Amino acid sequence: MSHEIVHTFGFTVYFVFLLFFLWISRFARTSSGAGWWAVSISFALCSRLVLFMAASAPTNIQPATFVYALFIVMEKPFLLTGLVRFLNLQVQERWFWIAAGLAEMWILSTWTLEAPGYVRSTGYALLNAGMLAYLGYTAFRHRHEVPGWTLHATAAAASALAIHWLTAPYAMFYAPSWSRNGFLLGTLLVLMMYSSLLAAILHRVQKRLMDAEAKALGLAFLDPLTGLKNKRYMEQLFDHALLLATRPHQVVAVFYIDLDNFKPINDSAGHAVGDQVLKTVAARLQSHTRSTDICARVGGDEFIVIGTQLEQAEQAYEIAKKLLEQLTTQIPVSGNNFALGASIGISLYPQHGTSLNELIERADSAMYQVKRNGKSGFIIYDAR
Ligand SMILES: Nc1nc2c(ncn2[C@@H]2O[C@H](COP(=O)(O)OP(=O)(O)OP(=O)(O)O)[C@@H](O)[C@H]2O)c(=O)[nH]1
Repeated sequence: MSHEIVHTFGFTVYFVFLLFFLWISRFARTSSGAGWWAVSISFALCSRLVLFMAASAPTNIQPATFVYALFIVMEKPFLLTGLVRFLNLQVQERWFWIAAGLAEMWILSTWTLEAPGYVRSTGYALLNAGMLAYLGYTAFRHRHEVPGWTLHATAAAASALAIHWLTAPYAMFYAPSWSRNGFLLGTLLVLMMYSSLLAAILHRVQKRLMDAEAKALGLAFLDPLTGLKNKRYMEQLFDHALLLATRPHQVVAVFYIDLDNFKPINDSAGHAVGDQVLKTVAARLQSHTRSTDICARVGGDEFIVIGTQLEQAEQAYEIAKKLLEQLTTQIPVSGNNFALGASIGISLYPQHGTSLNELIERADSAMYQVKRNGKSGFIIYDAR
C-alpha cells in the first residue's frame, strides 16, 4: 500500500471521528471529555494532513516530519485531559502540559541545532509512549466505571500504541520499509483507541438518559416517602387488573386503610419518626400482599391495597385480617416501639362498583364505619 493511501485512510478516519466527537460534545449534559478529545483528534488529523502533503512532494520530507512531530505531541495532553475529565479524576493535569511543552522544546531545539532525525524522534517518541502508557493504565484502573468493554479496549489500544511508539524509531532505523506498515498499524491502533473512547461516551450518555427516565417515572408514579405507587399509577394499574379479572366469579377487592392514632406519634416523637413509621407500614403492606396486588399511598396516613384475582369474596376477609395483624404489630423506630391500629374498609368488584372511583368511595365509606365503631377493624361495604 502506498504512503498516499495509508495517509488518506488515516486522514479520513480521523476527520470522521472529529465530527463524531464534536457532535457528541454538543449533547446536553454530556461529559466534557468529548470536547477535549475533539481537539486531540484534530491535532492527530493535522499531523496526518502534513504527512499526506509531504507524501505528494517527497523531495524534502524533513520540514513535514518536524511539523508532524509538533502536532502529534500536542494531541497527547488533550487526550489525557479528556480522560481525566471524563472519569472525573483528581489528577494534576498541569503535568501533562509541562511534559508536552518540554517535548515541543526538544523538537524545536533539535531542529534548530540540526541534530540527526533519530535524536529528535527519540525525544518525542518517549513522551508519546509515556503519555499513552499512562492513558492505558488509567483506563484500565477505571475500566468498571463504564459498562461493557469500552475502557478495556481503550487500555489495550493505548498500551499497544505506547509500545509502538517505543519501538517504531528503532524499527524504522533498522528496516526503513517498516515506515509504511508502522503508520498503518499506528493508524489502526489510534482508530481502536478513539472508537472505544467514543463508545465509552455514548454508554455514559445512554446511562444518563435511562437514569433520567427512571427518575422521571419515579417522580410521576411513586410516592417519594414510601416508594409505594401513587394514586395516578394505581388508576392505570387498576384498569390492567380488571383486564385480568375476566374469569367468571373472579373478584377484585379494594381495601381503604386509614391508620389509627398516627397523629400522636408525630406530635410526641416528631415528624421524622412519623415518616419512619409510615415507611414501615408501607413495607409491611407490600411484603404481605401478592406481587400482582397494588399497594398505594393516597394520603398522609391513608393507603389503598387492591387485591387482584381473588376467587371468592371471603378471601377479602382473610387479606384484611392479615393486613390488620401487620398494622397492629408494634413498629420499632429509634429504640421506641409504636403501637398503631388501622381501620380498613373493603369494597368488591363487581358487586359494589365497576369503576375505581366508585369502589374507592365505597371502601372509604366502609372505613368510616369502622372508625365510628371504635377503630381498628375491617368491614365490607354494605349499601344499607
Ligand atoms: N410523618 C408524617 N406525617 C404525615 C405525613 N402526611 C400526613 N401526616 C400527618 O398524619 C396525620 C394524619 O391525621 P389523622 O388521620 O387525623 O391522624 P390519626 O391520629 O391517625 O387519626 P385517626 O385516623 O382518627 O386515628 C396528620 O397529623 C398529618 O400531619 C407524612 O408524610 N409524614
